[in-house]
Amino acid sequence: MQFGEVDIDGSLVASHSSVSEDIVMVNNGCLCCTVRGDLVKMLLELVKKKRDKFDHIVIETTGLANPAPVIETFCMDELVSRRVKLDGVVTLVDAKHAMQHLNEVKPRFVVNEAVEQVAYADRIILNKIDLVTETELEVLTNRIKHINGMAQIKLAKFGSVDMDFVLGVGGYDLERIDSQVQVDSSCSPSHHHEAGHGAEHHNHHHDHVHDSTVSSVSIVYEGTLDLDEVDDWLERLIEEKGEDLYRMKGVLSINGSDQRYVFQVFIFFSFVSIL
Ligand SMILES: Nc1nc2c(ncn2[C@@H]2O[C@H](COP(=O)(O)OP(=O)(O)OP(=O)(O)O)[C@@H](O)[C@H]2O)c(=O)[nH]1
Repeated sequence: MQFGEVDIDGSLVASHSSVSEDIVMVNNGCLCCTVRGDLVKMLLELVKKKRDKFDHIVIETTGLANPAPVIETFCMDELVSRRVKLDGVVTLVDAKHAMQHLNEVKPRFVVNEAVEQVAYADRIILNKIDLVTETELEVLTNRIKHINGMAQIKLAKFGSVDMDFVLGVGGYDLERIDSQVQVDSSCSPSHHHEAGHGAEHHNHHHDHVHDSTVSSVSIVYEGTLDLDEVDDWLERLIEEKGEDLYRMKGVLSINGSDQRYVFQVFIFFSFVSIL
C-alpha cells in the first residue's frame, strides 16, 4: 500500500502488471483521520477477502508522511488490532540527501517529517552509501543514532538487505524488548548511566553533531525499583512531557520480584498506550 498525493509508482506498477492486484494505493492526502479511515477499510478488506493469500502487509508511506497515524491505526482501531499486528516500522534513509532533510528547520510547531520517520523506526536501511564519503556516512550514522538509539541500522546499496531485516521485526513485541534493551544498553551512544549517587551523562560522542530537537535517551539504573513509584513516575512523565515523547521501552527489576517487567509506551497526539 502506498500513501501519497500523486500516485506515480502506482501508474508505473500498473503498466507492468501481474502484481498490480496486490498493490493498493491510498491517495486521499495526509490528514490523519482521512488516511486512517482509508487504511482501516483497506486492511479489513484485505483480511476479509484475501487472508489466505498473504503472510505480511507492507505499507509504504510517502517521504513526507508522519508515520504516527499509520502506527496508531494498529493500536487504536479495535477491528484492525484484533486481526493484524504491527510488526515494525522500517525507514529507508537516502544517505546522499538525508542530512539536508534532517537539518531542515521547520516553522514553530511543524515537525520535521524526516526526523519523525527516523524516530519511529525499528529498523533503518541507510541506503545509497556508494554516493557518500566515509566521513559523511559516519556523521549521518551518528546523527541517526542520536535521534533513535534503539533502531538497528543496516548500510545498503540499492536497498539490498536481507528479508529478515524488514519482515518479522517484532518491534512491538513485548517478548523481544528484553533482548533489544539489553543489546541497546551496552552499545547505545546516548545512554545515561545512573548509579545510586546521581546521574552521569555520557553524551560526549555527540558534542560535534548538529543539535537535534529529537533524541533518544536510555537510562541504566543498577538495583531494583518500587513498582508503584515506577507507575507514578510514568504517569507523571506522560502527563507532563507526553507531547515531547515518541516511544519508550524498558525492562525493569522490581523490589521483591524475581521476574523481569517489560513495558512499552507509544504516545501519539492525544493517545497513550501502555502495554
Ligand atoms: N548509486 C545508487 N543509486 C541508487 C541506490 N538506490 C537507488 N538508486 C537509484 O536512485 C534513483 C531513485 O531511486 P529512489 O531514490 O530509490 O526513488 P524512490 O524511492 O522510488 O522514490 P520515492 O518513492 O518517490 O521516494 C533510481 O535511479 C535508483 O536506481 C544506491 O544505493 N546507489
